[in-house]
Amino acid sequence: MSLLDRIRRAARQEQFLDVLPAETAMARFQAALDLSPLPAEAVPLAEALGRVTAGPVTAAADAPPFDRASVDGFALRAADTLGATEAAPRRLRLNAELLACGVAPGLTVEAGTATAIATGGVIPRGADAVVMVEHTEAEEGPEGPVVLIRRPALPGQAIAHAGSDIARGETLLRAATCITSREIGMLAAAGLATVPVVRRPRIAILSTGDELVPPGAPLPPGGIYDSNAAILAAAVAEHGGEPVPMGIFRDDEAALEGALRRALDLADMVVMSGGTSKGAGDVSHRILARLPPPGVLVHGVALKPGKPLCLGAVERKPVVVLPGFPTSAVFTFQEFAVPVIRAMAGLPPRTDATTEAWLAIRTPSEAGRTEYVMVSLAEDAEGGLAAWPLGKGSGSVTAFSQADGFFAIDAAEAGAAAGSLQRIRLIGGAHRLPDLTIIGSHCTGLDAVLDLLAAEGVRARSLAVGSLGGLAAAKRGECDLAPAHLLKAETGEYNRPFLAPGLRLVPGWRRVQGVVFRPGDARFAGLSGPEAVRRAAADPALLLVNRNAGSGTRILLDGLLGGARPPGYANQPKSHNAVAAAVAQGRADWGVATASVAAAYGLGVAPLADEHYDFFLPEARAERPAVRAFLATLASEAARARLRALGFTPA
Ligand SMILES: Nc1nc2c(c(=O)[nH]1)N[C@H]1C(S)=C(S)[C@@H](COP(=O)(O)OP(=O)(O)OC[C@H]3O[C@@H](n4cnc5c(N)ncnc54)[C@H](O)[C@@H]3O)O[C@H]1N2
Ligand code: MOO
Repeated sequence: MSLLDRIRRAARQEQFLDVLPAETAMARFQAALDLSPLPAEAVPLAEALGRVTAGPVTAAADAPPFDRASVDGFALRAADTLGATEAAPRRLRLNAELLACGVAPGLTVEAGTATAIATGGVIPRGADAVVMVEHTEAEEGPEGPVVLIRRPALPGQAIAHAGSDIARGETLLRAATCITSREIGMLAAAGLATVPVVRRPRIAILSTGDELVPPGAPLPPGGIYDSNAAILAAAVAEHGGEPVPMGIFRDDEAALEGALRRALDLADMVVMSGGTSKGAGDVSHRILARLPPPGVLVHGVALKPGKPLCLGAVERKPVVVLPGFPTSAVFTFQEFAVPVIRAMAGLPPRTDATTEAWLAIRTPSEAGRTEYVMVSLAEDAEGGLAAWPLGKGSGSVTAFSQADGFFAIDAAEAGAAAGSLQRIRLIGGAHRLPDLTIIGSHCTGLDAVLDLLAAEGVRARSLAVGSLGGLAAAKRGECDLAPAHLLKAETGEYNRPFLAPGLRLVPGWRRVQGVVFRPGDARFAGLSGPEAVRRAAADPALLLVNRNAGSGTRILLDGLLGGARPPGYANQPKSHNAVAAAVAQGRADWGVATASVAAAYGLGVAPLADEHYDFFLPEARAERPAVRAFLATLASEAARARLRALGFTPA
């Protein structure tokens, strides 16, 4: 096959059946399925945790099973104690038995008598109350052992009657209840050894892609760890299903068909991810067409993330082909597959809480698709909430995991304005704002300080939006701290020239920034940082990896380049790590990064600057307990030692 043929075959084509609105896609999919709960099975209590009751569960026994003493004391007839006082106690003859727990009473409590009883003992025939031992005194009388009662008792006093907690025949659990430890205790008390639950839907999970490698194996060049299978398996379990991991499959039609047939035999539903928008999309399509109908029901949904989603069924068994991109995969799984899994598992539809928040920055969107934007929430100056888009895109593995929630931008719009009020659907359980919100430039040194702070119970959230973005947020009072390394090129001074009214500058640490290059690259041998920049910029064979506009590193490099635009200048990733990876892997020959990151990638460094990484602190937030705790931790010897160990110089 010629190179061009291979390119044409590998190229993605718009081959979706018909890109449907999400609601239409969902309706068409669900109409083809049986959404009733799977049949019931009985499981022992020890295995019942997290299962869903298949029907109402009724108590087989009373609890307590008999009338029971709830104090240590004497079982007696309340009428015999009428008018008893300290001065004029009632005198009752003691029956010749002691009712410890588990002892069946043999003697009746006749009028004028009492029987000693322990907490939990069976109330004997004739008795209708129990008096605590503290209100009595036993002694040897002429008629034998007697007990003096110093307080009158009411009928029923200190007795827990049979069935007062659980009555035999009572409904203990209603159908569709998710069983927790609390329910399990109740079932045991009611004498049930097993409980009827809905059979867990078995969900087969397949990953497709030539590049995929299971976590733990070494990553070859171009390899990607299969994260979808892991997150999908856990999400299946979270929603009452039983994951059936099938593994990774190459983009090979015969192998995939075999795997899909096996998966359909084993499972109640099949979830695949990857290859929905290129050749393999066709593959799943062709395979599904050879299996019993209805086959592909939906291929292409007008939403982002998730356009290439493919929904189908073999007879009544759902088959879902998720896009490969992790955020797209997990988002469409949550929206389209989770409702089906929950229905089969007998669980009620999931309910997500929502909240309102202001959008912190203008957010563009793709017209024609409803776009879901993952956001982190931070408290604004007035105690409201600001929503910060994570800005990581469909390919990110972390966006869905780290977001507090998401909001939708309508398909008819091309974006959402900064300051617009958005309804945020919260994800990942109960939403709790962090104690400390940090917005700005990221540094591994900051992680070290925040780890120490976490050990003191202060939860911090750090949003990496760059130095300038953080400074803007600090000026608006939307964060507690804005870490920055902003250089004023004319004076060589860091950060202080950027202070604004209402902000304070907290010194952080210094970090060496330098030209990074592959060790052994003779073109950089023995050069100082500024020399390295001059030489590299003048050598057309050397390819630069630059940094994004607004980053402190970019300002530093632009200052040194003095208007020069060496090859590679337009390649502008957003982090020190991306620069180091590009140089280490040979996609570029030089760039500027911190010495600590360069060391992590095994690169050489020609030092350029001793950069200051400091914190802008809005005065209005300075007295918050979490801010004070941060400042104390930052100044602590433990933090300074950790920073030094990482190659930073604390201020
Ligand atoms: N020219 C076009 N390109 C793309 C289009 C398009 O319409 N025209 N659609 C884009 C959209 S939207 C999405 S979403 C992605 C989805 O593509 P596929 O479903 O075909 O997925 P792959 O190409 O197989 O993989 C995409 C990406 O995700 C990584 N991946 C795949 N599986 C896994 C896994 N199990 N764990 C972790 N990561 C995984 C894979 O390595 C790729 O990097 O296509 C756009 N492109
Ligand atoms: O729709 Mo894709 O899922 O942009 O990310």
